[in-house]
Amino acid sequence: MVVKQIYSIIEYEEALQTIAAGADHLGLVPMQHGGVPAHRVPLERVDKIFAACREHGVVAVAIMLTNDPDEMIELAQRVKPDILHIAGDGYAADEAFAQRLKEAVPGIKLMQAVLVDNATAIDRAKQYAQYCDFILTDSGLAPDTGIGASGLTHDWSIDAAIVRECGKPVIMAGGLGPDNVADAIKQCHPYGVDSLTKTSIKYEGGFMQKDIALVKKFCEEADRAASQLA
Ligand SMILES: O=C(O)c1ccccc1NCC(=O)[C@H](O)[C@H](O)COP(=O)(O)O
Repeated sequence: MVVKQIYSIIEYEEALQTIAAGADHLGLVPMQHGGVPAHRVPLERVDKIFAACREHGVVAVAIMLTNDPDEMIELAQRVKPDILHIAGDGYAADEAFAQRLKEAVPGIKLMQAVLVDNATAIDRAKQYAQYCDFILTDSGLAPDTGIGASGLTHDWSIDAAIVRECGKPVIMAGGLGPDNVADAIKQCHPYGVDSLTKTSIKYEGGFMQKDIALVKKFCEEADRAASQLA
């Protein structure tokens, strides 16, 4: 079994279709100071999408692209995701933040993005794994928009080492799509795989929507690879 995490959900109908296509985790950007403006979701719509996740047994993930920990805690209290994903360009979770978050929102899990730029990512992942529940390995770091959403792959031998050594569930991201997700799973044995760019249709101005046929293919390819491993 491998978890399929799909970003970046913007519309309610799109959320329902992505769930029906096989996603296990739905990720979105709640309205905040950070991230691609066109991807930010108004909080009332986040409530509706997360309620649909709960109804269908899908894990609701909220990404934090702000660099302000107070704003992250406030947003977590407001939208109550199952997982808070931190990926800003200037702030990473530390032990004190993890403790504060869990006191503020009991039961919430914390996921820290690790920029896989070179082998030092392994030590960073091991450090975060001491107090985070999930590690997300990703590519691309942009000012203001944070780690990820680049559509680029990176050196998967580093992800494989992180999976082996960090001791926490690892979700692989960065340029994954129906064409390469099976290879990623076979090479790295992650807990989960994530896709944004290669399962979306992108429009001018940063707008995008999920390509549901590609989401379905991504989930099928991931499941097939995981069942072959099992
Ligand atoms: O979801 C977003 O809009 C977003 C914006 C900026 C940085 C990260 C973002 N999402 C986080 C994710 O986990 C992506 O799914 C992940 O980076 C994979 O992206 P891609 O390489 O485009 O598949």
